[in-house]
Amino acid sequence: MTGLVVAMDGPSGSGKSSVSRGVARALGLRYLDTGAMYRAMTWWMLQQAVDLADPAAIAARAGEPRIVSGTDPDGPEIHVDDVDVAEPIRQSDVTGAVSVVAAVPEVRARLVALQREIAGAGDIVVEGRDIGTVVCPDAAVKVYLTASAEARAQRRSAEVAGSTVEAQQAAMAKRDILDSTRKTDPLSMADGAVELDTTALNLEEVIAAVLRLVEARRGSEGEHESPDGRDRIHERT
Ligand SMILES: Nc1ncnc2c1ncn2[C@@H]1O[C@H](COP(=O)(O)OP(=O)(O)O)[C@@H](O)[C@H]1O
Ligand SMILES: Nc1ccn([C@H]2C[C@H](O)[C@@H](COP(=O)(O)OP(=O)(O)O)O2)c(=O)n1
Repeated sequence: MTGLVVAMDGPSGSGKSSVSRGVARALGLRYLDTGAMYRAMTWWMLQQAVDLADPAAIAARAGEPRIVSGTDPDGPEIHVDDVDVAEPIRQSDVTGAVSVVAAVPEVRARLVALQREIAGAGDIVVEGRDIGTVVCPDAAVKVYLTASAEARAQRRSAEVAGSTVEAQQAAMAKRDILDSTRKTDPLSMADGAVELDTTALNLEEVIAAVLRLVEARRGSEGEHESPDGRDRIHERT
């Protein structure tokens, strides 16, 4: 399947980044982290002391930063105006502000255009919140990862030194609401997406399930009729 696009959506801590990178590695595909692009835009807005309480102020500056994303699943890179921001975009100031910046239509229009440019050639796993619905609606494989709020908070708190599961769960719940209720491109499941609940699965099991889904899709494009991805993925997990 040349030009394969795998769209991976879901809320924070559902496993999008780890699963997407694993799938891209296994299949020799590129990888794009669109959340990192929204974080990079937010980092730049904070650096420029843009008033984030004013959507018009954010919109007015959204065209300025030059955001360049790498697509290597083994070492995803992200630069803003030639500054490597891979680390600072994960800091709590950016995490706390990113949903507000990502809700501004001018920000989304700019970043979606960039994402489509990168994904255009295909052979890529693209992860985010609106990939199957907006960025790559024609993706051959669309996955919507979920996990219980507790599991997601536990995974995140294991990553962040000194954080408690309760604090993570509260912060994630706040971000989930902002990401799901924004007017433009809210977090929602795309038509044709396969929902995969990862609460009780480990990373390897989730990656294997997505690889089976790709396989099923390839099979259904061949000579013989085969069941759709949803049936096959549930059969075997
Ligand atoms: N199925 C899983 N089981 C256990 N831990 C997982 C699973 N999927 C992801 N993780 C871990 O949870 C954390 C968050 O995963 P990540 O891929 O960053 O999620 P997202 O991109 O959806 O926010 C990472 O430390 C990752 O290793
Ligand atoms: N395609 C996307 C990707 C991310 N976002 C927003 C929503 C998220 O709160 C932030 C950060 O995304 P990221 O995937 O890095 O978030 P996590 O920390 O993995 O939850 O960006 C978006 O609006 N659209």
